[in-house]
Amino acid sequence: MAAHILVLPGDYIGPEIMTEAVRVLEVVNRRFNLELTWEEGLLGGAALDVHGVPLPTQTMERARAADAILLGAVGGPKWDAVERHLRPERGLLGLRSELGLFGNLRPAILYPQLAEASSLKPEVVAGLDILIVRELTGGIYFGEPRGIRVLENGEREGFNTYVYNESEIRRIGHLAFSLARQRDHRVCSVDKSNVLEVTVLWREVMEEVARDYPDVTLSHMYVDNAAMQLVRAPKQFDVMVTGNMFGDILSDAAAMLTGSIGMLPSASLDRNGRGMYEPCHGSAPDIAGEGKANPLATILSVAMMLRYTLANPEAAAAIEQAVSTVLDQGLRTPDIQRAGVEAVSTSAMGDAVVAALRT
Ligand SMILES: NC(=O)c1ccc[n+]([C@@H]2O[C@H](COP(=O)([O-])OP(=O)(O)OC[C@H]3O[C@@H](n4cnc5c(N)ncnc54)[C@H](O)[C@@H]3O)[C@@H](O)[C@H]2O)c1
Ligand SMILES: CC(C)[C@H](C(=O)O)[C@@H](O)C(=O)O
Ligand SMILES: [Mg+2]
Repeated sequence: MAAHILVLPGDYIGPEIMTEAVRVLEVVNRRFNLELTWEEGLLGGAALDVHGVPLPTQTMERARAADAILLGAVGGPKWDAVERHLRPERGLLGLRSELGLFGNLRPAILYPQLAEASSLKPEVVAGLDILIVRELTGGIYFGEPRGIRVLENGEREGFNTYVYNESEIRRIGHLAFSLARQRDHRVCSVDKSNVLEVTVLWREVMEEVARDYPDVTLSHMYVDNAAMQLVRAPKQFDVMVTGNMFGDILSDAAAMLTGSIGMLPSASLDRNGRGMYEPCHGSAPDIAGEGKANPLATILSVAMMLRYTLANPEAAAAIEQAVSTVLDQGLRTPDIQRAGVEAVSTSAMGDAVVAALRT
């Protein structure tokens, strides 16, 4: 299927990891005759520097016209002092919201070769395969009112609103349950319904949705316990479904189970399966420009794009297999480095994945 992709490298390590992901895209495009085309655009700090806004109109228009979007990462200290509404992260949030990308899939899969790189004991994580389904366009990230106001006594007060309506909960619930059907048929809904009304409703609606999926088992867990269980016995989970902020936090925790946040890809889908694909990690300013960034999360995001939006599971599997091959070969960027073995650079890792795809 011919398709057009908007590539948004973003900031700091964003362009470094995206260079490798695009090389992988070039190879699969040829090998599988995919007829994919792509163009680059500006988002985040990179856009702010050129256009004065983190999400320029041109980027938004191209994003709407594209079949899929591939994103690196945005933000970093260079723009820490800019006004809140101009922060690079606002560009990313605007894109997710404007495109209705409510369904964020964050699969935490342990490649067996990386069992030693995980911060948990190998036996705790061996065979790990969790899918975190995070609601991405609602909750406390987008709730109104929000801001920082000055009280009568002159003290400042910051406030956000944690709000979900039934239809928002229902649509993320249906996505999670339908994905569970393709896996182990288990959904764990994560909330804080012992304290927050919004998640009392969340739990009720999840129960309603569950009635449409009698073959899928629903359980509930409070978010504090879920964070603990993720590092105690993560293999108990199949699909975890949760709201925007809890999902943000839990997915970074889950990332470390897989060896490194540099391994975790993501898909952000709208109701028609169109999507944006990006690593779960950020722009890693602390290692930018040093060739230390792990490009595999972004490369695996290309695989997710091929599977979920471009309907080419064969090409997706080829990329995942190539990643497995390079790990078998012992290649490791510094974040997943093994004691006594020299780490490889971002581009050397990209080279190896490209070579594995060609054979
Ligand atoms: N989707 C996104 O664009 C996104 C996601 C998260 C954070 N951010 C932004 O990124 C900036 C930095 O945030 P942060 O430092 O809290 O989180 P981060 O994910 O950028 O970095 C956290 C730690 O993980 C390491 N790391 C991240 N990605 C890596 C990779 N591919 N390979 C090796 N190591 C990697 C970093 O070096 C750092 O030590 C902030 O501006 C933040 O808002 C953007
Ligand atoms: C950069 C930020 C807005 C973003 C989020 O909080 O969603 C990031 O942390 C992520 O996980 O994609
Ligand atoms: Mg995050």
